Amino acid sequence: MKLRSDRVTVGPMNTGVRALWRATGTAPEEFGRPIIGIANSFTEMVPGHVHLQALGRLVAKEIRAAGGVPKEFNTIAVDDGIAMGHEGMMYSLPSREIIADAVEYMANAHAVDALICLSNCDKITPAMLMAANRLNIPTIFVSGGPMESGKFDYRGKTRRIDAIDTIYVAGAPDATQAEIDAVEESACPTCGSCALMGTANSMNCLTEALGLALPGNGTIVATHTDREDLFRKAAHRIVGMAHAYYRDGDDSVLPRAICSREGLENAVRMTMAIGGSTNTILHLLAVAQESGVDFTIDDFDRISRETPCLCKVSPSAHEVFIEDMHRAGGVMAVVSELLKAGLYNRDNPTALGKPVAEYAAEWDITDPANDEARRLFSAGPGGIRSIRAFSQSSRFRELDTDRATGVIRDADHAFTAEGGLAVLRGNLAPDSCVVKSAGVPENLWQFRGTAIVSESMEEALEKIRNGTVQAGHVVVIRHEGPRGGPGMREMLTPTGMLKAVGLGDKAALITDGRFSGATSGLSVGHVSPEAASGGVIGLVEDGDPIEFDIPNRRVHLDVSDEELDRRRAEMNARGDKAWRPVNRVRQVSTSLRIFGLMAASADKGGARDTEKLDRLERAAIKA
Ligand SMILES: CC(C)(O)[C@@H](O)C(=O)O
Ligand SMILES: [Mg+2]
Repeated sequence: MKLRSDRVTVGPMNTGVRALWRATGTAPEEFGRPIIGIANSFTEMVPGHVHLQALGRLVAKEIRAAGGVPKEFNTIAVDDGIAMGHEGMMYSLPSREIIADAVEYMANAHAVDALICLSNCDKITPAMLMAANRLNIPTIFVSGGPMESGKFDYRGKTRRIDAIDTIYVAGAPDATQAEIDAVEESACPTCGSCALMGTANSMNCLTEALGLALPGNGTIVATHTDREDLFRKAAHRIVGMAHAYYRDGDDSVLPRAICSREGLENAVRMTMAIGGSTNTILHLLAVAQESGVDFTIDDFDRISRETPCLCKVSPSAHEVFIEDMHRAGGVMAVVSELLKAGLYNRDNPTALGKPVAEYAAEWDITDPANDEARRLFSAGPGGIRSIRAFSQSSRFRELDTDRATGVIRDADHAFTAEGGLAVLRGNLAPDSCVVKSAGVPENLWQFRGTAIVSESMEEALEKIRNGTVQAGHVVVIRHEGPRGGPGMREMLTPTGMLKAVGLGDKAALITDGRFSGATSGLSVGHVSPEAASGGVIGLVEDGDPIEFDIPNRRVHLDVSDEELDRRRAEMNARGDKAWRPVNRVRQVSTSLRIFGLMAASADKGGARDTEKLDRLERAAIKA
């Protein structure tokens, strides 16, 4: 099959185009070789990306050595942690669409043949996964890698911490300035994506589980020299994938073959098994939309009920971080345990050219014969402050192969028989809402509380701060959905503040917004339909009883249908003020308004509502 790039390199009509390529450094003899786009998300604004600038050059050199023609371009990258807690967070989810478009635009405008995606943080990996499936050209991922955990002395104990601990330490009512300074200094010691099972590490683990990244991609810390091999191998592999597809006609290397229904099921099993971020639900639904797979929120619920939680990392476990999951064998170890339990699609193709079941066994550290695996998973943190990639080569003295009480369990010793994420439904969320059950204290798995309603995150924060919210309350935050925010902000700040004021296991929070992967407690998000789309959450009033029942996957607003009908009629009577926040003044840019207008609901991944787009196009024709 011809290379895609033939259209911009071959024939007399492309004389000028070849001249332009040559002015980018392409040598004449390189024409006819596969052009590999390097989607680099380097930025100095995000610790997970600050070290990527040079890695684009490293990958380019290896691609050239492997017989490809590297062409690097950049995308943006938003740091959710820096955007958190203010209106900047409105840009986080929309940036996923912007990044996916940027990759599409660069890859299609220049007709590249294949892609290597250098991603890392929350929205960048899912965005590039969306783009890869949208483009459906050979693609491989290699992420910047997780940050090392921090360490500091706190009230007489040495604590291992991550970025999120700053909220609890600094937010404690009796925090001292010395403690605040110490946790600031210690919480983020290196480059990389925050050391917990936040959205970034969840998505990088899922990309490895999908087989779109090499073994170790999700868990080798960013600072370790072993990670450099991942970049080199991925660079060589993508050239091989381009040849496999264009020269040998092997379409099993294409993203849509890998992100098939079976592949996506494997990714969902992984997120359930590791207690991944609730955002993985949003992102995998958006990836499924791009991959053309009929995959719905009900698939998540089905898989959640039958997949055990085999690995708990912060925030679902105390002082356990990604580096500890690595020492226990990382994603490959979880894949091996799921395969042994018959809970993994064995034959799904991967970027490695063989099904994950074939190579997971080679990377299983519990097999003493697997020397390479045992070496790879011995890569540990250096414990030295650094924002440079591959700056240390520390190794754990021993691996964690204890599948009964270790960080990664076998199915017989699972943390919970069901997955770490649960999909709930009820009159308050007829189209679903989600909760990270792995992070909910047992005493809150069934909970009845009374609503304290806020129409913005800021309003809720004030009510938590000034004591309006008490034990037994359900903080309801609405008009923060994909459309209503717009942008579906993460509500880490209010969930963190509930913990900081001692209500983490005494109160609940439900929202049409979403949560950070760092959120724990009875925090229920993605309520669909959202308030801005006429959802019942838009009708809740202070004092209304709300019931949560995680084992039975149920959320219920204990208000009669008659009363809800009355409230709905009253709301609709507001005319163009209906289903809008009552007293909220918020500056929303044109770009964000366009996102809100086109965003599907959370139960569809908050991606572009293409059915609405079709309707708008038809209406435009008539106008
Ligand atoms: C700040 C975090 C930890 O990245 C959060 O935004 C997440 O989604 O996990
Ligand atoms: Mg996030």
